[in-house]
Amino acid sequence: MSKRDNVILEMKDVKVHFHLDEGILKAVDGVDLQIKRGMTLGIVGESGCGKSVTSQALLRIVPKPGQVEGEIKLQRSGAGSHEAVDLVKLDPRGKEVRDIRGDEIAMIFQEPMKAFSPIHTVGNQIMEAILLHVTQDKKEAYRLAVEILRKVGMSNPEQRLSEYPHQLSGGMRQRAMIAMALSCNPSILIADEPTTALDVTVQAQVLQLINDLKANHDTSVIFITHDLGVIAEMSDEVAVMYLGKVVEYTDVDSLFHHPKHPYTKALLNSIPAIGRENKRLESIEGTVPFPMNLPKGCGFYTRCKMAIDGVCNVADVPLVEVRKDHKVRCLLVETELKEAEVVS
Ligand SMILES: Nc1ncnc2c1ncn2[C@@H]1O[C@H](COP(=O)(O)OP(=O)(O)OP(=O)(O)O)[C@@H](O)[C@H]1O
Repeated sequence: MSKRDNVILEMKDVKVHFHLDEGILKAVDGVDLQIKRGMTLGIVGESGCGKSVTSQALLRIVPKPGQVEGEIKLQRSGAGSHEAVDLVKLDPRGKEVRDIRGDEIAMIFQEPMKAFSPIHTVGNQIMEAILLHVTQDKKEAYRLAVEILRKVGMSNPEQRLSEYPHQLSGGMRQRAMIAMALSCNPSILIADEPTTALDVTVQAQVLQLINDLKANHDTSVIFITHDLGVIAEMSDEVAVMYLGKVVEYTDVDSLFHHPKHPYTKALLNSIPAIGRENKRLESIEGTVPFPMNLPKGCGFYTRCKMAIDGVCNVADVPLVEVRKDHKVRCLLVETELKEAEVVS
């Protein structure tokens, strides 16, 4: 793993396949991604592209009958160790994975009730995480829990700790979940559509909170969303996913100013730009195909306006670096750029 770029997690050819009676559902199909320290990687794509299953693979929480293959190398931060551990090789129920899940990688979900048990107080649950990963001293755990709630902007934290999750408002529950995820100072925070269910003001506060944490603690963030506006605001680098594959991967400025893949361009055309809210947006025709028994060729072939029969539907398309740090999975873009180079 490259120390130069401070890569702390690297996925190589990661596949998550569900072996079902009807066939093999390829939810994630050969993903290569890098997470750098203190940076946010945004993962964007329509529903069903494999964003959530990718994050489940990182935490080794893919439900049965899903199988994870490939390599997920994590640079462990603790205990003076500098070795990388391959998460794919670990037993998903074993102690090492459980340690990594709190200590190194934490996750916040769209729906906080997924993270909290309804029958225990918020305080008990946050303290349990702290007692498991940080300290065994109960008084210290309580002090840390109060501190972390204060950090995520909860008023009256002592009172909140004694409440049950359902007693908190949606925004407060989201903050409490972020507090629980952060209570063990993870080096990587995965946020899977963390603000979709919140109103705009609370959404902005939660996004700000995640950005503050990144700036103050050098936390790396994997931000998963279908909302390109949020991607623009949050990300340093962006991976656009389609049908279980990364189709474009670059820094946030290049993605928004020089998008290359027809799917990225179509996504960008479907978001409202400032000042043209009332204009009709172009939506992408059709839906993401079901990832089972797929034909050969580019996954976007059936919906792509540029697609060429006999070119795009013949063989699987590789992800190619078309410019420095800009990778695209499209034969037409590759050819177009090569031709442009010959002319100039
Ligand atoms: N437990 C499962 N068993 C079988 N198939 C699954 C399972 N979880 C997800 N899938 C399938 O894997 C594919 C990718 O799903 P995933 O949830 O990762 O997409 P997504 O991009 O996160 O979409 P969304 O934004 O709706 O969450 C979909 O076709 C989905 O139906």
